[in-house]
Amino acid sequence: MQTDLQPLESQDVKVQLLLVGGHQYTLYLKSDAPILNSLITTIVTRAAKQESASHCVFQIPINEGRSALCFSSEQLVGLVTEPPIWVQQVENIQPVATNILNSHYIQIDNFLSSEEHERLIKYVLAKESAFTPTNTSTNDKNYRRSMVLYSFPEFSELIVNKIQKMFPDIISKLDIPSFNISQIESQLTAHNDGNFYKIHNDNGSKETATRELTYVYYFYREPKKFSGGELLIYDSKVENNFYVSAESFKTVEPRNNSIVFFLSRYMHEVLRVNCPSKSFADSRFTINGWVRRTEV
Ligand SMILES: O=C(O)CCC(=O)C(=O)O
Ligand SMILES: [Fe+2]
Repeated sequence: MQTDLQPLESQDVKVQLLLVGGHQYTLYLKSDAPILNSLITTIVTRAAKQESASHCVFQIPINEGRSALCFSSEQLVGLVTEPPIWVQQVENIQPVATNILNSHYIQIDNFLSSEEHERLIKYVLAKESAFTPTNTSTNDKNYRRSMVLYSFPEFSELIVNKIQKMFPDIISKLDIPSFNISQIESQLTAHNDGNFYKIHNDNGSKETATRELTYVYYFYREPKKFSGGELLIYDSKVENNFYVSAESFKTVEPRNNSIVFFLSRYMHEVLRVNCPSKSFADSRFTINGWVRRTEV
């Protein structure tokens, strides 16, 4: 038996969980949230005596992620949904776990004024000799190739102030809970011919764990003298109750004078850049960094 949910516009659904022992819990979920689909699938597959196909531990973030509600699928007795969600039951088809979590990003064009953009290009070209090759924590040369400049106070301040001002708008566009900012980091990178950054996330270590948002501001000299260098942002899926990268991704074109924001926990990569001239001035440049939350 397959759970075939009627396609719904994404909307808030009040969900009352009925658990063994008469326990109840009320949640508010989006109608297209994978977790809601899994809850309903649990009930439906049990009705079809296919429980083994859907045994799992639910771990549902509540209170804007400050707590988690955790219970085993066997404890779930029923669901009360408001508005009602009707499930069509199709006989003799194996249940399919649709647990892909779509990644979201925003891209804002014309981030700097043309005067600031022009000044930034001139600044970067004059600083070529201060750039150093990038490293990763594992020192693996086949993981990341690019050049980086860590100190550029004239422009880091400009970018960081702009991001701070836009923060409420970014949070609302990404549709994520707000958080208290502790710091906004920034670095300036140059990707030239053959450069890339393989799949990674930006908050996977103890030192980087408070990074919530990644931003990437793209800029280059016109006419554009490189191709490639797209940013791929991978969707996630839940496997053995851990978030892992799905095969699907969104492709972000590194448009001149645009800035991109996404969650630092998303897996992402920079595809290889082709820059036939190999001239530093023709590189794919970024000012990128991370918005950190305060420790809780
Ligand atoms: O250059 C980009 O598009 C992304 C860079 C990136 O992922 C990083 O520096 O962590
Ligand atoms: Fe990254």
